[in-house]
Amino acid sequence: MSEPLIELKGVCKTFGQNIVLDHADLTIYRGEALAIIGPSGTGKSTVLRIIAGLLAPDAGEVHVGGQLRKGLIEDAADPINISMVFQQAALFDSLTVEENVGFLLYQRSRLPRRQIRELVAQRLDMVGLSGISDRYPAELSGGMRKRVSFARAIMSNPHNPKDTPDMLLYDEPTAGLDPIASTVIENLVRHLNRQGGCQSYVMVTHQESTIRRTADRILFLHQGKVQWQGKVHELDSTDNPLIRQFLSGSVEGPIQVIG
Ligand SMILES: Nc1ncnc2c1ncn2[C@@H]1O[C@H](COP(=O)(O)OP(=O)(O)OP(=O)(O)O)[C@@H](O)[C@H]1O
Repeated sequence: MSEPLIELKGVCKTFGQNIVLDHADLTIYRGEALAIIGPSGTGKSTVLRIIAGLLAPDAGEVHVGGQLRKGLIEDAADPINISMVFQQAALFDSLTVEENVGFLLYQRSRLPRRQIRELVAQRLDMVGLSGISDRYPAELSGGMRKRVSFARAIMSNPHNPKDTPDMLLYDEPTAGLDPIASTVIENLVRHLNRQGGCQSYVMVTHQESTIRRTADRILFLHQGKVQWQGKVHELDSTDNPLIRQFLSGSVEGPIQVIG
């Protein structure tokens, strides 16, 4: 295995009475395509937010690029660049699609508007949404908004390689998309992983197609800890009862149905 990019050691997180992470340990290696799966409410998004430095654990250590992180991302920059694709599209309603996707380049780069427009058009093309640059988020479907937010997450300044994230965190990027739009995103995730750009990523998803198409390795999170890990093909051969129940969707088994 290559070097660890992210290590969580003994991480705990509680919201009120709700113990979400209970001394959780996990390691993500450079170049790896990892999926974190598990029942709803098990803490997958919480893990992503902790990795991104948006949320601090109550206890335990987070090592990023070999360094112990102190505080949040706003307190000190990490040695590696981590970018997150949120579950909610989180677009600015008053800005056009082009202004949303090119937002950081407009804010931080000195690239001419024409070049930013071209870069935005390329990214929109990659997510299968050509020709919508001048629309506003309210004029798009939920799935289209999600793909626009994806295009924004993969936008980088070609003159500044440091802009390219070392790790992308995907929080359910295909939830609510039709099967074809899901495949577009799944292929794109793989393409970005293989063709340079961002080679390491963590995918949180419930969609089986997305698990199987985008991940090499899987972590199964349940009751505050990683309960199972293995290669994607081992999902079908393991007799771990959590994995068997999760994939079959059975209400009988060790995973309690909530609600
Ligand atoms: N800011 C918060 N305040 C209070 N509770 C929270 C907060 N964030 C998350 N939680 C709770 O923590 C638990 C884990 O949430 P999280 O979103 O990480 O789960 P998840 O595994 O990603 O769920 P899903 O698969 O349904 O998206 C849930 O019970 C949720 O209600």
